[in-house]
Amino acid sequence: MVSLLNPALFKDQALINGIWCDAQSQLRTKVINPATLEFIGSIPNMTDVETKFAIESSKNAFSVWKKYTAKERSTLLKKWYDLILINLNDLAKLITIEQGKPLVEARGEVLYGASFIEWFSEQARRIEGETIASPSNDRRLLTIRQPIGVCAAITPWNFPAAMITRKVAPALAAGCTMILKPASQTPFSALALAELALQAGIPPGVFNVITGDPSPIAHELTHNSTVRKLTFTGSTPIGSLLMAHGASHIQKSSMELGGNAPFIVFEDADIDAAVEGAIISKFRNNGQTCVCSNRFYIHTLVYDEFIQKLKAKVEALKIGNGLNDCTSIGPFIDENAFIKNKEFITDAVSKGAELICGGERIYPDGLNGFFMSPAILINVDNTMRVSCEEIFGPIAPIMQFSDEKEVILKANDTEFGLASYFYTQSLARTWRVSEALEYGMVGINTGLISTTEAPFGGIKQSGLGREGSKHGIDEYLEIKYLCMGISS
Ligand SMILES: NC(=O)c1ccc[n+]([C@@H]2O[C@H](COP(=O)([O-])OP(=O)(O)OC[C@H]3O[C@@H](n4cnc5c(N)ncnc54)[C@H](O)[C@@H]3O)[C@@H](O)[C@H]2O)c1
Ligand SMILES: O=C[C@H](O)CS(=O)(=O)O
Repeated sequence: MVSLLNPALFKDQALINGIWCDAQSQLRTKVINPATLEFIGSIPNMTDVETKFAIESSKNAFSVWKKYTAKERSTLLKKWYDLILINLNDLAKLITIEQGKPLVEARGEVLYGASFIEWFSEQARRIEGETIASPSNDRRLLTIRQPIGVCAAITPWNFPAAMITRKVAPALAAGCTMILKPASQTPFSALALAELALQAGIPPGVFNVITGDPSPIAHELTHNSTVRKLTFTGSTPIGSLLMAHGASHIQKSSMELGGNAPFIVFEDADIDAAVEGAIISKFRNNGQTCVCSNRFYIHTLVYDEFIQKLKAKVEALKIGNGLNDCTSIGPFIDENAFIKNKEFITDAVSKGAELICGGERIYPDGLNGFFMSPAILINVDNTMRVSCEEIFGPIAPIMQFSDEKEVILKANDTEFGLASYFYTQSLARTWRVSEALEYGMVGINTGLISTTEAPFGGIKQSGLGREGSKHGIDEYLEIKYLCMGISS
């Protein structure tokens, strides 16, 4: 049990049709605090059996929810948003306890997640069709936009709240219903959000949350033709698997997948700004975000200054329990993530890279979680795993370059295409490089790009579709063409 100001927010059951329930098997899955490895609580270990009930509930709820007016849906989403802000501290504490990120980042995530609900409460009232100039006098053409129907969401552990609201808010705003399967490592944030949705007056069955074994749950969600849309955020291999399953009945999907972001510092960059941007884009959430910088390309003329300033900032980062106010870096989500990052370092050094700081397991305040001192690798090349795999940890691999065309070729040499970053003070270069980078998102002189107003998403194997912005609601709408014969 977690001590909260509002104890009603700690839910350890799934939510189906407005009823908090256990798995039929009564089996449960334990959830641990990644900083302390202590037991937090447990959740029902559901399978396809309960998933079928959740789908039926969502289908029935859809027939009601789609008849709510846009204003009615907007008002309920706004109430949900207001309740989240009222419970900000509890929701942030839940994120830190189950995921490990520092409280300051957890509070930021709650506000970021809530901003999607606020944004789409407004977008709900701006779903518009169009009239089309008819080619003949005997007909009139127009379109309307309608909700897709029952949707499913499967979300990752690294943003236990924001990855949920970034999907549920536009779906509900569009008039769809949503069945969510959160990551088993971080279920309590999702369950607390669902409790607040109920308190806001969102009808039972509109937002269901099922917990448990991902494979059988996802198999039902992707093969059941009642589920017309799957939205997934997670690793590329799992996203590919889910798309393949849904293809059996042409299930629509949106995919927010893996990344391998380049961070390029040109010779004319503001180096202090570039170092600040490198710290935030690399070490936010202990490097466990899909848009974290994964490869650093530093122009030879500014290389020594950049490395010296970056190393000083990295060594000043405070690693520890996220509940401590002074903490800036928390633990890995689990031992496997730590081991993978150690393997990245071992591989790079064995191939000629040099580890100039960090990379060791540490035990801040005697905590047993898996903490690594943030690491910088220099003399990295593209034969090393760190330059071609998603690191998802606090390792900054550094490479040098001297030519713009050369660095763009290297930056684009990946199957991923999510986020990218570069620093320059040349307007002409800003346009050349922005247009040449093969990514869905480009940060120019900044290392923090995510905001609800802008379309978030990637190309190539980083995903399909966009979340947030005026585009995000389109993922949950169908365009219907009406052709009206008016011959007298
Ligand atoms: N593009 C984005 O917006 C974004 C955001 C966050 C994370 N990610 C990506 O997610 C990955 C890290 O998150 P993760 O470790 O939770 O990813 P993951 O793919 O392992 O898990 C994501 C979700 O899929 C479920 N899942 C796992 N195996 C499954 C299976 N066989 N069938 C059905 N569902 C399954 C998990 O339970 C979880 O809910 C990284 O690659 C990161 O880049 C992308
Ligand atoms: O890692 C997943 C998130 O999408 C990162 S962000 O908080 O949206 O930048």
